[in-house]
Amino acid sequence: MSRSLQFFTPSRAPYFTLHKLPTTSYTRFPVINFPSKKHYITITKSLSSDLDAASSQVLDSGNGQTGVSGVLSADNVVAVQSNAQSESGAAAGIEVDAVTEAELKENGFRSTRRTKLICTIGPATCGFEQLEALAVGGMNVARINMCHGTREWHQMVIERVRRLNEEKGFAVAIMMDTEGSEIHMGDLGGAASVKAEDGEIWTFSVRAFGTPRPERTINVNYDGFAEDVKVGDELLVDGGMVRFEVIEKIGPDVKCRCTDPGLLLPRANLTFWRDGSLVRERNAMLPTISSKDWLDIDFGISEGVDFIAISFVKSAEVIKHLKSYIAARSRGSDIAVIAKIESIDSLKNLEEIIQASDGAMVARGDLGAQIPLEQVPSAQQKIVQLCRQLNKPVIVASQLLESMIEYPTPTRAEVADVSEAVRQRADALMLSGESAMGQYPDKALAVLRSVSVRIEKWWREEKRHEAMVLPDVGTSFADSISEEICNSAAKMANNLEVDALFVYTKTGHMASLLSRCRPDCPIFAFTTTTSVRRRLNLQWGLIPFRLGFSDDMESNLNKTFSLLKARGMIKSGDLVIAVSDMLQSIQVMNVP
Ligand SMILES: Nc1ncnc2c1ncn2[C@@H]1O[C@H](COP(=O)(O)OP(=O)(O)O)[C@@H](O)[C@H]1O
Ligand SMILES: C=C(OP(=O)(O)O)C(=O)O
Ligand SMILES: [K+]
Ligand SMILES: [Mg+2]
Repeated sequence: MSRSLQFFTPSRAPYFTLHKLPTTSYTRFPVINFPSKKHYITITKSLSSDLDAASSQVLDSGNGQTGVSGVLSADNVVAVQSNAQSESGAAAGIEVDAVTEAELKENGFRSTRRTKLICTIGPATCGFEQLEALAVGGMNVARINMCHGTREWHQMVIERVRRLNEEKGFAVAIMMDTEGSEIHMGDLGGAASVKAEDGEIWTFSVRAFGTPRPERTINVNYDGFAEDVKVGDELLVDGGMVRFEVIEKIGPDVKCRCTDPGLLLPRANLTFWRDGSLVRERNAMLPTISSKDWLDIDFGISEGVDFIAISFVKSAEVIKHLKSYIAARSRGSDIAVIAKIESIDSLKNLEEIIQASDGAMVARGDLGAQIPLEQVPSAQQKIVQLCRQLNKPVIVASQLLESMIEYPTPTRAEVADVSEAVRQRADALMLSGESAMGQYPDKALAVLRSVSVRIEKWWREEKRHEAMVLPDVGTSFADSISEEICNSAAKMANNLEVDALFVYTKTGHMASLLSRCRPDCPIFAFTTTTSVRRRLNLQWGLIPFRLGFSDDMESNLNKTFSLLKARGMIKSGDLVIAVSDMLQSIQVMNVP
């Protein structure tokens, strides 16, 4: 029998720790001659029996210290890291991906990235290797946009991300983003784009055109379009990337003259403006969730996606309705609902929408088409702050690195924009076209990563011990206790300069309360299910691990210490503060 086990050798640490049980001593063996970080090695039959002996020894120890396996060959030392994907110890060990592990080992706790990264998956990134490259590059959440692609295509992407998680130990979550029923153009009969030139006359119509599409015609998805617009209105494509002026209405056809030339992209969003403000006629009555969206939502539920982002949310009611629909349809699994703030109505009803949701997205693309561009930055700041106050994760999205769709380096202005979102301490940043169809998806992700780490560090130094003025969010006495514990633990962690906060949480709630405090040290969040682990991957500062644990905190801590020590992720003497939602206490201790 031969088996392949993936293992990882820390490039700076010359040793791999083999945890020898039942004694509590640790033996360090040198790791020899591995040219690169990542290897697959085949365990031969004789080695394999050694492995079995080593791992069964660990598994049988009975004191919860499980999941580490090592192999000693006759003349050399071969170290094998046991993790989610190895056969031995998977059930009883601890699950974390190799990238997080490497970051912790190589850079230490303090310099791990706290801001989470979301990549929209599209033609440029849907291959398995491309998805893996994004995961290795730090993608925490993969977003699929139901505006584009077929259901089969989305299913394929979901299946690949799942496989990546299973085979490589990642916890990449999946976010499905609905199309929504705002006004948009048709799909241009298969063309990737068409150019509209200055002064050209184009026809926008609710008529469906056959193929080939007649020149300079655009199908519009909204039946009331021709009735709602007036001659003299300004028609904006994608919030102003191309502009037209309405010059004539003939039945279902609206003739427009191009005033700002540019590229029309398939299914681009359309808004019309009169006297400097957005026109909201009957289109304001369009349902937030269209009949196609409901089918997509059913698809998302059956696929077990982790997040559903709802486009063009207008009120809290639609979120409540969707949440009860999901609760009824997906027994047990809970899919988090993210409200996209991208319309005037969503700004008006902001607080109640965020309160009803499990998180929010500052969807600056469409938001910038509905309010004047210069109002977007202050709206962003307000949404980010409100989300943190209400303890909801918040995503800053769209055009963060737009120029990187075509160029390998971002503009200075883009870097400043990313920095500002990080400085505002948003939970997550999102790539759209940069990762979906751009030429440099990995480079764009690398820019988000390096800017995040740099600005986080700078901000920690600048704003040490920032006053935490967070309003109470608990609705029950038990919740209030959890909240006080987390606030105090985070404050203690800053004052005592601890290395890490540990939180043992079944639902993830305690972890989110700690994340909300934005402490200086990283938060190791231990949770029992892979779905909660994936969901926590959206939240600021959380390093989610899957770990089986009990109500006995003493044994949980011992188990965690030995597992993490064995993998070189913590060491004796590290200072840790631990909280849990089973035991309402704060423990401060040095790793034994
Ligand atoms: N599933 C997909 N299939 C094809 N193209 C896609 C897909 N997802 C995204 N794209 C491309 O990436 C661009 C940026 O993605 P995104 O910002 O999510 O959409 P939109 O531009 O419609 O708001 C889209 O305009 C589209 O060209
Ligand atoms: C994220 C956004 O939504 P979408 O890409 O679906 O238009 C946006 O409008 O900024
Ligand atoms: K969408
Ligand atoms: Mg949008």
